[in-house]
Amino acid sequence: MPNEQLRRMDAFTFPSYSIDFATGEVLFDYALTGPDGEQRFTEVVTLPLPAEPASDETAATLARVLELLHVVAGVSYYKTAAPPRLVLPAPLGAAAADLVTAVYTKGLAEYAYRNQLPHVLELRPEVPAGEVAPPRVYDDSDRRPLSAVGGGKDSIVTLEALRRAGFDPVPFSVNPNHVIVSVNEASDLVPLAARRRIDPVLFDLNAAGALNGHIPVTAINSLIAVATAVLHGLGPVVMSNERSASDPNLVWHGHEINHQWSKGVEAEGLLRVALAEHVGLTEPYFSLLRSLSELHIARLFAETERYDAVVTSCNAAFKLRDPSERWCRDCPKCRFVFLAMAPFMSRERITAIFGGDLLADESQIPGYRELLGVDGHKPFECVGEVEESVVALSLLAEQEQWRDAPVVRALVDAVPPTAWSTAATSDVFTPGGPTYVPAPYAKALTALT
Ligand SMILES: CC(=O)N[C@H]1[C@@H](OP(=O)(O)OP(=O)(O)OC[C@H]2O[C@@H](n3ccc(=O)[nH]c3=O)[C@H](O)[C@@H]2O)O[C@H](CO)[C@@H](O)[C@@H]1O[C@H](C)C(=O)N[C@@H](C)C(=O)N[C@@H](CCC(=O)O)C(=O)O
Ligand SMILES: Nc1ncnc2c1ncn2[C@@H]1O[C@H](COP(=O)(O)OP(=O)(O)OP(=O)(O)O)[C@@H](O)[C@H]1O
Repeated sequence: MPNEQLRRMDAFTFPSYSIDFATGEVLFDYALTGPDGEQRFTEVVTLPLPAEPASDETAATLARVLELLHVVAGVSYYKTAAPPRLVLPAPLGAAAADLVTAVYTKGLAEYAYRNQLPHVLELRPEVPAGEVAPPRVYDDSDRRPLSAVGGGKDSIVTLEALRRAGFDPVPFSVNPNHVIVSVNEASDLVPLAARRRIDPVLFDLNAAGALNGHIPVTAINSLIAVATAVLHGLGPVVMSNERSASDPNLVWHGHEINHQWSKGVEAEGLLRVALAEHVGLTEPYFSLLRSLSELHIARLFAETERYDAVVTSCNAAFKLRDPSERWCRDCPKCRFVFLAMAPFMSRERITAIFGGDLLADESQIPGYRELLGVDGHKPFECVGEVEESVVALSLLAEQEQWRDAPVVRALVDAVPPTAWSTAATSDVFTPGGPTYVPAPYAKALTALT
């Protein structure tokens, strides 16, 4: 469909979804409609099948999760045209409607900012009138947790913390690539995996110049994880989303723009109450690492060498097309994670993990100046706060092995005196802020810190 026709679309709808319990395949249908006709999409999510067929009760609970996933996963297709109307397929309770509203506004905020589409920030879904039957209450709180694994340092820290505290976690990933497969192998735990296939029509539309941009992918992965936990009779989904994920990159039209919105604590809270209201799950989902800074997590990661040969946090390794093998060593996330790990490792060890020494490479200085708040705003990437970067730099400047590295020297000269005084009184190694970690899991976190 030509781009001009896409731009005239006036509504995004959710015609149907279906599940095949013999294969675990779930089809989610979407439509953009407008004066020139309709553009349909189908996304396919394949859930791993349990050994025993699902009972009627499990199937009913799963259906409720899939109803939420159907609506949330629509963001990938909505964003090709950003029509003014978002027409939901069925009545929803207040908490579920709040989740959907936030996913399409706050979750698409970076996309709205970059494409200059302020109306997206004000989008309100049209929810059909009617009552939602109350769900069956399903107490999953004392079952084995499903621990989402993204291949990076954060989920590795969680997996090890859960294991050490005796929770027997099941690693779980959506579309595990070779990095995630290797991390799971290094853990010696038996993982579960779901597949997600984006409609290829989306890539054709992108190539033809459709609107494109960042989407709240963690909200989608999280609901796929919850669906898998329900189908397998497992307990809470445990995420590894850190404190700094809640901090916005900038403010635009009076709205916070946060690249990591669906990793933030607001999204976590909205998802939890929507799952309780719509699905009846008592303890569905939380982030174990919510009270920790990225720098603190990096320090915890450094305590074990078990994953050094496989850990990869660089997003370029997770692209659907042409992924990098491991760290690309030239993006904000590689720069930040290197800076965050370096104070807690020997130079040889971190150079082996990354396949190179970023702090010896002067071409990295402009990128590091952004991370340190010297130039521009915090990059649109999964990176920690400016304060965390300054604290990491101050630790490096004290170490014999790093003090004379060319990038460290240049950055120490570039950081303003006010930043150093903030770093000196920083609380980056003090857990803090709101969390939803349930009491029985708090000990895993305490043992960790
Ligand atoms: C790997 C990555 O960072 N991808 C972002 C990138 O996409 P790109 O075009 O370079 O490559 P692909 O990932 O292969 O995607 C191809 C197109 O497919 C569409 N798409 C992909 C996944 C999806 O779930 N929905 C989609 O619609 C999209 O049109 C792609 O162009 O740039 C895109 C545009 O800005 C981003 O949307 C891609 O981000 C992925 C969705 C992704 O998985 N990103 C995570 C690594 C990520 O950014 N995680 C955040 C968490 C953010 C959150 O709130 O959840 C983080 O770690 O901070
Ligand atoms: N493919 C995936 N399947 C399931 N969960 C995922 C996937 N990718 C990321 N996650 C989860 O989403 C959250 C955010 O991902 P993120 O990439 O920030 O974490 P990470 O890979 O654990 O660590 P790092 O920040 O070092 O990359 C984490 O809880 C992670 O486990």
